[in-house]
Parts: sequence; C-alpha cells; structure tokens
Amino acid sequence: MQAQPSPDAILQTGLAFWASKTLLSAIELGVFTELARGPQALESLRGTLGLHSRAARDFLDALVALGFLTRNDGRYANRPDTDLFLDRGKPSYVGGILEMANARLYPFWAGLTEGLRTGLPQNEVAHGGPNLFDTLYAVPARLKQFLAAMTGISRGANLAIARQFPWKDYRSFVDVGTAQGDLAAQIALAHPHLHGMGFDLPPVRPIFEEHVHALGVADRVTFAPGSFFDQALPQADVVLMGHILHDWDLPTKRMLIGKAYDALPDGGALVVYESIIDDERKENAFGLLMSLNMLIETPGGFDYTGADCAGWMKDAGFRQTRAEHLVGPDSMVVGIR
Ligand SMILES: C[S@@+](CC[C@H](N)C(=O)[O-])C[C@H]1O[C@@H](n2cnc3c(N)ncnc32)[C@H](O)[C@@H]1O
Repeated sequence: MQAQPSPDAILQTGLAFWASKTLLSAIELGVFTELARGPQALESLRGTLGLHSRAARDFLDALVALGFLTRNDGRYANRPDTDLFLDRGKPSYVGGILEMANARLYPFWAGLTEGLRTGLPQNEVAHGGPNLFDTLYAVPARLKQFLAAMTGISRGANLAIARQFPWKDYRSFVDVGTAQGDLAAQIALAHPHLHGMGFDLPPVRPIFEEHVHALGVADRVTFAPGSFFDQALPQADVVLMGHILHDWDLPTKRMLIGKAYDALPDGGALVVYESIIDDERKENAFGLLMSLNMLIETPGGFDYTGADCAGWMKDAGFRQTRAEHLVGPDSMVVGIR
C-alpha cells in the first residue's frame, strides 16, 4: 500500500533555516567554547554570553532539543561531538565553515531566487566586482576565516584520501589551491615517505605555514606561491585538487585539468575531489546544493558528476579514470596519465 502523502518533510525543509541559524548563532556567540570549560547554569551562561533574559532559556533549550547540548540539574553542557568539534580552543574545531556560513552564506542565500532568474552571483561580487578570491583576500581576517572554513569542510575527506589512495606507489605530490594545507598535512602525517607542496596564491603562505607547522609536518610539506592562471603547476607524481574545479566555468575546469596533466609524469595521478554529484543527478542533494552555492558565490562555477569529470580527464589525455566514494557527500575522481 502506498504511504499517505504527508506535509512533514515539506514543513521540515521549509523551516530548516530556524534550526540552522540557531546553531550558527550558537557558534558565533561561543556557546560551545564557553561550555568546554565546564557545565554552567542558565544565569551564569546568560551573563557570559551576553544574552537578553527574554531569549536565553529558549535558545539554550532549543540547542538541547536539537541535540547539541545537554541539560542536567539545570546545568547546560556540551555533547561529546559539539565539545570536540565546536570548541574553538581545540585543534579538532570544524566551525570555520559554519562561521563563514553565518557571516556570508546565510545572508547571500536570501538572493537565491534572484540568482536563479539571472544566473548572477549574489555575494560581495554581485554587481561586477573582483572575483571571489580577490574579494575574500582583500581583508586579512576574512582570508583567515575562509581558509579555516576550508579545513572545516574538508577534514573528513582529507583523512579519507590519506587513507584510501595508494600512496605507497608515489613519492611526491602537489595540492593545488591548498588553502591551510590540511590535505597535504594529513597525507604527509599518514605517509612518512612522501614530500608534498601546497600551491596557492601568495597571501595564503603565512596561514598555510602556521597550519603545517602546528601539525608537525613543515619539514616535508612546503608552500609554492603562484596563480594557476599565470603559470604551470609544480611537477609532482600526484596532483590534487579539492574544491577547485567547482569554482570555475567549463573552459577553466578544462584548462586546470590540462595543466595537471602537464605537471605529471607518465603513470602519475590527478586526484579531484569535492561533493561530486551522482551520475544520475538524483541522490547527492548536498552536491547539487553545493552547485547552487557556486551560483551564489561565482560567475561561472558549478558542481558536476563523476562521469562529467572522467570525460574532461579523458579529453585532456588521461588514459584511465575511476571515481571512489570518500565520506559523506564527497567522492574523488582519479585520472592516471
Ligand atoms: C574552495 S578553496 C579549496 C581549498 C582546499 N583545496 C579544500 O578543498 O579545502 C579554493 C582554493 O583555491 C585557491 N585559489 C583561488 N584562485 C587561485 C589561483 N588563481 N591560483 C592558485 N590557487 C587559487 C584559493 O586561495 C583557495 O585556497
């Protein structure tokens, strides 16, 4: 028998921004960082966070009901996952992407309907300003926030690539558009025989170097400054591109895959990863929504399927390709030259 139609899913998704913004504001206010110091009663927590008395109890109890805090004997505490991943004082903090979502994406997504009608970005560059990266990089705090956000969104996939890819067959790698260098650092941590480079725009250098130093791999992971529009990519056995191709239009995607091909020896590998859409374009909702996020953020960027990417790689001369799931919505497409 067919299930009766129900409005539940419609209403849940339609109002999902209530829960989303509640979590984002909690991160902005430092709720989880404060509670990482120990459980607190309502009045004390309200005072530390600077909340109005009208809203504090509902806000904190909503976080309990949403599963991000506990409350026992009137004292609020982090859950194990929020304590590990949302305390700014811990190296495992992944809130960077959510800080950026709160500060930028949340307001910009209000322009989605306009973007769908016009095909134009809805962020800082909405009306013909410089590209996303020039805009982000003009303000040092914004640059750092963005690069930390990348580590937040990429850490799970970075660990999976370090684990899953046959690194024993290779000696060197370059991570193109490396941001803080987390992928390069995780690969180097897991495979002491490898040397790697992080290639990115020059302003990224100090933030990259701080990160790889903190992770203890600065002796084997170095920074290569440059722009992939102006120069060839550094030569290496493996070229990695995480969340790079989706930023750009198709001719630029093909240009980047071509430059990766030129940087590799015969038998070398290009590893492209992001929230690759399933070939049927029916299942990976996150990948499809990410593509809409590229509409909001860029003039020509879009996400794509594994089959799309394999086709571009073949056109560039790669002789073999394969797609492999990593974690959650993320997959990698590997091309062998
Ligand atoms: C969306 S982030 C991806 C970061 C990281 N690979 C990850 O997956 O977490 C895109 C990266 O590309 C870099 N980038 C943008 N334009 C570039 C250019 N012309 N040359 C080199 N890197 C560039 C940015 O600085 C940024 O670090």
